[in-house]
Amino acid sequence: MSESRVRRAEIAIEQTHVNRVYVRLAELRAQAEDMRARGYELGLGAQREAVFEQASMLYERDMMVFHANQTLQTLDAEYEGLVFGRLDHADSETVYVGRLGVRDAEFNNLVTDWRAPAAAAFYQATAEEPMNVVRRRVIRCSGQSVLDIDDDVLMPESVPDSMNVVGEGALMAALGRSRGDTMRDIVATIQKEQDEVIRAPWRGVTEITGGPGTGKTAVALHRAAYLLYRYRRQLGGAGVLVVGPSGVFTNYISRVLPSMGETNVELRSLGQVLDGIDATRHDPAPLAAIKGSLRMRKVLGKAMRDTPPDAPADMKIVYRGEVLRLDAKELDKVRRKVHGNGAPPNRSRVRAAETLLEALADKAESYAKADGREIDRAQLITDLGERIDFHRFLVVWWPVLYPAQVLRWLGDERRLARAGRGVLTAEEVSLLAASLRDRGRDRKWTVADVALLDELRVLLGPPPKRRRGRRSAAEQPRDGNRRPDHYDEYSHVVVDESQDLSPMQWRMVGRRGKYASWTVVGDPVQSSWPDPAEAASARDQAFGVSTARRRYTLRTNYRNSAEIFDLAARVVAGHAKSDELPRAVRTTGVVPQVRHVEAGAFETATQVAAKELLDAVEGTVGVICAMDRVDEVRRWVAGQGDERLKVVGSLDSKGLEYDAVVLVEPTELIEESLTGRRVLYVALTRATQQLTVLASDEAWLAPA
Ligand SMILES: Nc1ncnc2c1ncn2[C@@H]1O[C@H](COP(=O)(O)OP(=O)(O)OP(=O)(O)O)[C@@H](O)[C@H]1O
Repeated sequence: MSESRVRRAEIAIEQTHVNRVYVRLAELRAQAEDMRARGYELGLGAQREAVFEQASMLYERDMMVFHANQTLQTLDAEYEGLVFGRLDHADSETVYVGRLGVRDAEFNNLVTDWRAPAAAAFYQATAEEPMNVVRRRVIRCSGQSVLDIDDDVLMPESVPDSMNVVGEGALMAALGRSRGDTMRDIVATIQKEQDEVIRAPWRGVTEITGGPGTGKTAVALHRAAYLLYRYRRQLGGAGVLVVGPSGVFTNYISRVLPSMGETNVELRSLGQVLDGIDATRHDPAPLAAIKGSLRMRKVLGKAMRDTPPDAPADMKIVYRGEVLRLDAKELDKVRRKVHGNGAPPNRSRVRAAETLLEALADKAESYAKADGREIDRAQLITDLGERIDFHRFLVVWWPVLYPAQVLRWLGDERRLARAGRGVLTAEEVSLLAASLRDRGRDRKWTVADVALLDELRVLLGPPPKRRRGRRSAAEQPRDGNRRPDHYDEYSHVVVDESQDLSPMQWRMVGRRGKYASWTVVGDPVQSSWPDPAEAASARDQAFGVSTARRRYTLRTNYRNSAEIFDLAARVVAGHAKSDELPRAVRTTGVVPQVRHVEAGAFETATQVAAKELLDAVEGTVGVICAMDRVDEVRRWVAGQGDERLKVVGSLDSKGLEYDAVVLVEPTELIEESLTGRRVLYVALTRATQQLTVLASDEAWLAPA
């Protein structure tokens, strides 16, 4: 039989099995619907029962509806090819591997979930250690149709005559495929070194390092899906948090976990970690370095203890015909005394009132003593404590403080200089104050500000809760997935592009995972943070109770063609050890183009290069430029009218990938960041197939 006929025959065999799986899936769906309907009926029936039975019937109803909904959610996930693998063992047993486990009515496995131990051989078996697998088959489907198959033979001596072997290189085929707007899962082609990381024990801290394109992000997300599957009881309830560098990035990876049936994972960018804020703007590098440094803890702590800008300068209150007066100095002393106990100001409001009353009583006593009188101190404190004018003074003198308000105060250079005395230089004070000044409603917070706001949230303490208008717990709508604001009990936290987190950002993320185990992904060579030692110690603090550490390094670059990666590696040659650079496995024969462009000619050159690449590739084309240029470059290419074309600033390009990339003026990328060459390296490693660099000079190529 010819190769293509064998292939067609084998595809037909797999199609028959896939059809069986989908028929069974429809049955399971109908059963889950039925269970949910019966659960609701039970709920209605409960109304007619005595209170005691009611409670237990309602509990049963909740459990039935909950389980039915979970099953339906899993069954309804948008699986891109539910069945993707098959193992033929030497003892003739066949195991199908898929995104979901499915059994027939007799409890025989039709598909084994890829995360189950029985599926591990699909990823771990090699020719040296075949784990009893004769043939490993990757099945590529679109919806319910089998498109193609690809086999690996691991025990050639055991292949029976009846067994056909088809094709070669499922991995290479997957890597060569064009890219869309969002990342795809890699369940069908996870490699052995990656599988080891995905299945690593869940406790403690698992660090994944590796160069660009080594699958760190893909592995971390598959690990989250694996952990939720294997340890659902321990991890599922408290939840998993995934933190990525930018909103563009979280959007890019947003489909991966749902495509594996996991919807209960919270994805947040660094600008979104604090509830209620969605920051996307980046500060210029020197400013980001100040805002991210641990020194800001001291500055913020001092700033919140300073007198609020609108607080009255002195206090006068009339008691029994006598004016009691506290001047600015005396009020200041009272304020310092209240802060002296170290409690957050929003939790010290009662203490502030008490201390102020004591100061007024002291004052009254001193007047009385001068006149040779005696006063009833306890009575004075009770009387004044009930007076409306005392409370009016108190709310402006010791107001409830909000993080945004306190951070905005620091736009006042003199106030910031006070808070930063001995910590910030004069130059840093004026840079920081200018950035925080006039940060009103229209001017948005930057990504680095978010960690400062979160720090202040904790330093200030929670504002008192409003009582009016609150609904009782019973009236609250039930929403199982909604977590309370500032939730800090995630059981597992994944941090991607961790090399760029500032110490203040580590503190912010660490707060969310006080009891968590961690998966931390990063590549030191791509780091844009200027003080790695400070960040490393903040990072260790963030891990809190998690002590066990394991570290994995991925060494194969699956993204870039070898031709593209060779060019990228040249720009960090002097900055990275050779074993820190991965090995690109795919060659395309297409070398990157480096074009010389005169200063005034970038607009046309960008348009031409973008058009060429859109014609050359099927998938996405990214135009990467300096952050400051993004709006301008967007205008340049607006006329192309092709949705596959995206313009992105250098810092936002982290973690993303495109079929082809136009890189505009590399020198500008180097100049805008404190660790310039590393940012350029990130940008140069975003393309899978083609790369065009437009440059007015050649200095960027020569390592400094
Ligand atoms: N085993 C695999 N099978 C198929 N594709 C893979 C595999 N491993 C990685 N890839 C693909 O390689 C590309 C790079 O992966 P990923 O983005 O996870 O790398 P990364 O190490 O996080 O890169 P960077 O640090 O540069 O952002 C992605 O398109 C991913 O799907």
